Amino acid sequence: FTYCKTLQVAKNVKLPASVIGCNCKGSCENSRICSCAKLNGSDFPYVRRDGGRLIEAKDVVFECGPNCGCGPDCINRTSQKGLMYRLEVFRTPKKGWAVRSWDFIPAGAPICEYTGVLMRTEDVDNDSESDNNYIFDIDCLQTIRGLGGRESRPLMLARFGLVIAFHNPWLQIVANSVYNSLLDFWKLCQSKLAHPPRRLGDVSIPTVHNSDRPDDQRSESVPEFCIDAGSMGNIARFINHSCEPNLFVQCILSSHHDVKLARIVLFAADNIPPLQELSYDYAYTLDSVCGPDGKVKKMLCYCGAADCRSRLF
Ligand SMILES: C[S@@+](CC[C@H](N)C(=O)[O-])C[C@H]1O[C@@H](n2cnc3c(N)ncnc32)[C@H](O)[C@@H]1O
Repeated sequence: FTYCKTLQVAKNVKLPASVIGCNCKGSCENSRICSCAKLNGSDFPYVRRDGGRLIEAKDVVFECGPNCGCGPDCINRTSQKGLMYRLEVFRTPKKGWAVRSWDFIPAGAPICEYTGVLMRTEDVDNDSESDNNYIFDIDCLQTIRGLGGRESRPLMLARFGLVIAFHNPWLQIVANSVYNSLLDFWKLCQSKLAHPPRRLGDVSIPTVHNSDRPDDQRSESVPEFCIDAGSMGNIARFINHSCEPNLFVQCILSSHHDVKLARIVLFAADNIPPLQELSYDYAYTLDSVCGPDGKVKKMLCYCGAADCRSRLF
């Protein structure tokens, strides 16, 4: 396969035009002014700590994009900054290749985007005898259904208090910087207490047996687009499934707002010690995968988790 850092788009897929962005300069700081922050429920989804950490798993994260006034260091472009940790591909006895980090990874840190060829699901070669194990269905609508409510944001009054307290510009800068650190810390504590890092099993495609699902819901949930990392992709294609994963999938919209074509980015669900294998929940519905002969295919799971579901599909 060919390594590609960014998503490639198949010829018959047309990405929507870029949306109008925010008018912020440099880095987006004020969530009451930044139009991208407003799309995230009037707050930034990330804190600055450790180079940017997602506060909690969301339906969709709206990041700043090509038409925004801010620059590449904006906190609201955290998932666009490339690899932050030294990742290693290594061989496992039963699962083929796998990925681990040489560095400690804090919960909420972005790991990598899932790159490959963005294509129509109907164009995936299902008739081929050779399995393509590197297809990622873009199924954010399922993710959205699986997520609950949002946290409240009670700190705005405190910030206003600081803003009016200091008329001296230098004091104002110091106060804002102290405030931002405290705010970051508060947000992380808040998300940990009220919303412990959610694992993909909780936030993404809920495993619903086909027989339990009404027909309309079934047809509705067939994803239109997928990312094929079989011939082109990045390190994400080597990350294995686990029934008790330490990463989760986050749908991200930055240049356009079509959720069917959202970017797929993996984030740390926990603090991850160096050399622990990275994994996410592939969240297959059992008995949902069929071979070219129409027969249901089964794949055993070797994740080793105490609550392992025994099969990937
Ligand atoms: C996206 S690839 C992951 C990288 C793959 N291990 C490799 O060597 O290239 C997905 C494939 O890895 C294997 N795999 C991933 N997680 C597994 C698990 N928990 N148990 C068994 N096989 C797994 C399966 O063959 C699956 O189809």
